[in-house]
Amino acid sequence: MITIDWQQLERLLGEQGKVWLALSGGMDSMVLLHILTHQAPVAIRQRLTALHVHHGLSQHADHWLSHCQTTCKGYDVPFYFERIQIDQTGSIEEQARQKRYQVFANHLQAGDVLLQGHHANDQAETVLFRLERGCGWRGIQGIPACRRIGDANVFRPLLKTSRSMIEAYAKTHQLEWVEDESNLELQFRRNFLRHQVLAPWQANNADIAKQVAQSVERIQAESSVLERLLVETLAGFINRDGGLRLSLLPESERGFWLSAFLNQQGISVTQQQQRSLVDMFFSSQDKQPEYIRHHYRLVRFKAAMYILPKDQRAVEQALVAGTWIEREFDRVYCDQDVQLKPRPEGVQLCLPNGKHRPLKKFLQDQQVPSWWREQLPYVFAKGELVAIGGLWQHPDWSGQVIWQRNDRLPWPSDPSRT
Ligand SMILES: Nc1ncnc2c1ncn2[C@@H]1O[C@H](COP(=O)(O)OP(=O)(O)OP(=O)(O)O)[C@@H](O)[C@H]1O
Repeated sequence: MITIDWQQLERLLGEQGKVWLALSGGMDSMVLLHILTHQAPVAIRQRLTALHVHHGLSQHADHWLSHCQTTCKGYDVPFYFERIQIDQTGSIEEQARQKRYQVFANHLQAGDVLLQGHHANDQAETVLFRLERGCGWRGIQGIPACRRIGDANVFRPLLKTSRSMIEAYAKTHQLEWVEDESNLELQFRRNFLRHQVLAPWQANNADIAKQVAQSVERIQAESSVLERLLVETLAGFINRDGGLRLSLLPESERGFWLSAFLNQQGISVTQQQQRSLVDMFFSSQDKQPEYIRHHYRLVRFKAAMYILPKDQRAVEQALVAGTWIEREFDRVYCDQDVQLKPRPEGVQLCLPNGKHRPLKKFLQDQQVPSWWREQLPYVFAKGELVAIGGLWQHPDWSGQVIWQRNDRLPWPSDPSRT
């Protein structure tokens, strides 16, 4: 007997929400279809629609589609399908997965719930698969029973049910399903783990998949508490510009907090990357560590780590100039009428092409993030704005105070040199 938490499904469903079943034609989703059509409360049954994604990868793909279509017709369940094209580049499995989720996302409306047939063995395989890749506490949380896709939810009601129970159900009810022949190919790591690791383990302990799934459920619950505590603690390490204050991090926890900080911005790093980041950003040798990957750059400025978009050199140059100016101002300009002041309001800047541009617009053109606009070095001489770090300088001031010093001292941000 397989039990489904109908109340949880009802809680996830919006008032007008639809229940979509991701129907591959395989045993798991076919069993779910049978349960939904034979056991679900009427309100859920009435909102049910099946959705099949035709990957076109197997020579049997058309047969899978027609099998899903015919079964749904027999159960009087509305049925949709969509074809996707997979090219031969990269991991075919991963591509199929991503495109499949894109199809799901395109169909889901606010308040809808998508049901998938993942079960306890999938959970155990996922955990083994991730352990093999050296995952941390987040990775070991495995497959979540519920998660959001936009304004809709994905729900996996069979996640605590073992594959053998699902198979027993399918046989008892004489269900017909299709077999994906690629599931037997052992060069796919997941298949290897399924057949060569989990199967022998299960022969020795029939409940192993369920036990792993229960353990993962416990880890997920504990992790949600830890996640909350982590957010609170991390907030104390972040300055008002959104930078991670490196000097506050306990030495033995540096890697952990760097990862947590990056993770909060949607960036995940491997353990090896985490180690190199610690080496790089805590090294006193490297005055301006920089780590570039994908679309972002990590930089250190005044003992804090910042995440910047890849193409924001100009902004950083201005910040570096700012540190230099601050230092030099204390030393050189103290008796002159040149000062650093907060950002002025309503100023028009004269650009090299002779045109004028409001300061606010200029900063937007330069892609200075709003949280850094207050931080730039606004240099005033005799009460007038004459320079903004290395981003802009007043034409009349060229070659005077600021640029004169520039010849004697390094001015890393001098735009005329880059
Ligand atoms: N072609 C498909 N069309 C519709 N639903 C599918 C399709 N393939 C898989 N699914 C859904 O996903 C569930 C899990 O399938 P499977 O284990 O093959 O995917 P996976 O790639 O391991 O999982 P995930 O999609 O989360 O990565 C199925 O029970 C079914 O609900």
